[in-house]
Amino acid sequence: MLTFENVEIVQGDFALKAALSVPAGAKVSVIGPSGAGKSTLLSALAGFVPITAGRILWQGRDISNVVPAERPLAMVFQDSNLFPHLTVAQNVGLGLKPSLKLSARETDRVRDALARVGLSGMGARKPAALSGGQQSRVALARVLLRDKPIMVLDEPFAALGPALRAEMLALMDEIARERGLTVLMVTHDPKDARQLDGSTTLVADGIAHAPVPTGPFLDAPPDVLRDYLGG
Ligand SMILES: Nc1ncnc2c1ncn2[C@@H]1O[C@H](COP(=O)(O)OP(=O)(O)OP(=O)(O)O)[C@@H](O)[C@H]1O
Repeated sequence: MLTFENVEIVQGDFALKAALSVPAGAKVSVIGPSGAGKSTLLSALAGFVPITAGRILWQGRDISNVVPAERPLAMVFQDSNLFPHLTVAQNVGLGLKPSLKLSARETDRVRDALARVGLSGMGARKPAALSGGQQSRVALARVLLRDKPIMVLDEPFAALGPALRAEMLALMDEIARERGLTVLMVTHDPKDARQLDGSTTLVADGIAHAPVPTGPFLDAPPDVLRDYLGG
């Protein structure tokens, strides 16, 4: 269980409260109007933004003061965050060791992770020699290698067209299910949330609400989401 226990986050004039729990293995879409604090919530979980009150717990352990690298989560960013001067295998290997001095066993793990995301034989390429969809696959391979129980995605695969994005979400979902990962995904697109088919946390008016089942929530969305959902 991931718990935000009476958490408050303050950034300048902006304040967000979160009192909610996410069961281990759950898939949660995070939606809300622009500027409502979706990224702020996930940044606090990741340890990039301090919390000013409350505690964040994972499986009963207080992780509020744990340094980001040691928190139980791996992040997928909007633009895949690949280093252009490194090969695909090196970009993935960074998830294991920042020094990139990998043992034979670690090199095998990189190869296996690339195979799992459909990139066998592409380890020696530079990111520029991959399509957008393939670059997203590299980002997923990196998450696989970090071997953390929570996967956090902030508008993932945003640069991809709808069909490719749906394909990447399906791959992400498959991997999450195989590993029993807990998923938190910020999205602007209700289709993404419906595809993830779990629960949804509404972030609006300074509050991150407890997750509720996504289908019924999107069938009758609150007024605050009308513009955001486009109608
Ligand atoms: N470093 C900062 N200092 C002060 N205020 C900040 C900082 N970063 C973000 N904010 C403010 O915090 C609020 C929430 O921002 P956040 O990026 O979390 O929103 P969001 O819901 O993810 O928005 P979007 O959907 O547009 O990405 C905004 O009002 C923003 O202006």
